[in-house]
Amino acid sequence: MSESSHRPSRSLSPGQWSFTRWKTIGQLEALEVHHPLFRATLFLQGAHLTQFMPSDEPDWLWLSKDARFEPGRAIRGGIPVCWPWFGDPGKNAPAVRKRIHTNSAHGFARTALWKLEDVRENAHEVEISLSLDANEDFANVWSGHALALITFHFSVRGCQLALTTTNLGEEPMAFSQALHTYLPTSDVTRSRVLGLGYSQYIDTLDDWEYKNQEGPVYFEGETDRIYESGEPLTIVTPSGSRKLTSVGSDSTVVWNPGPEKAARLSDFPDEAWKTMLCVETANAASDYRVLNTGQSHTLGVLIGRK
Ligand SMILES: O=P(O)(O)OC[C@H]1O[C@@H](O)[C@H](O)[C@@H](O)[C@@H]1O
Repeated sequence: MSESSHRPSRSLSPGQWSFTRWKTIGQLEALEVHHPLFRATLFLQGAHLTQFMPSDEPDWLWLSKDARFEPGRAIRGGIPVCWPWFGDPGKNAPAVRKRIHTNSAHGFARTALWKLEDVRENAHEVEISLSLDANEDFANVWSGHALALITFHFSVRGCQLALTTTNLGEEPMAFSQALHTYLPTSDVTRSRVLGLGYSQYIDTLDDWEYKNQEGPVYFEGETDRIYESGEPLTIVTPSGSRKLTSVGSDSTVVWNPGPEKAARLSDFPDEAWKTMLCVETANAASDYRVLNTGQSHTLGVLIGRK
């Protein structure tokens, strides 16, 4: 999945960064990348990417106009990192669920403060790494000790995320997760996802029934499905197409809230469901993972051109 044979050269000190700089947005600290070939915005809270924009192109990510940038509040849009569980704790496999001591969906990583590990830059690419040590500080919501390391690689060809989880605890650790990508569209009802045809999915809106997908996935009202597939996908919208290629994933979540859920969602304009869709690279439902002590697993996605 690597886009190039060389890595951008390392520059740990902000004074040495040519294209990356700190910026306070709302109440949060973010890194803004202003490279001649692309722009990106990455928040330390949640290791949350909210913008990736090759020069002279619109943003490849959807960000809610009502998004709020406040400590402890999930940002609506971009790519939330759902970790170390995906979705409703009660809907996770027992081995994942038994570690979770809260009703909150999508884990604590998306509102936790991550640590900047590395910035590498060159004339073609920028790579930024962040880490989160999930230790006893999170014991009130989760049992375990794990390190999450996420690397963002930006180039004119696309944006690549790799999230590596290492079990630092003394027992095997079960977890679920997702890179919850929000994509823009000019009209969701004329958009479709190709590459999931003939796979099985859980329809979470129909009593979590298993169903078979035939052909492309269209959005006809609220859609919330967990596909048992990690195959490459093409997302076709009237405003352009994207290709999503995953690693370490055998499940994909496809979500659009539709009009009624949109009206109930936080930080989400009532009409915004028409201009976004989520395709989430996941380890969800039966695709949860178990790591023995010291073992690692990498979940990754490359968002590229079609
Ligand atoms: O509002 P949240 O917690 O960001 O979740 C948004 C959506 O995230 C999706 O991944 C889920 O499948 C949906 O059920 C959920 O509504």
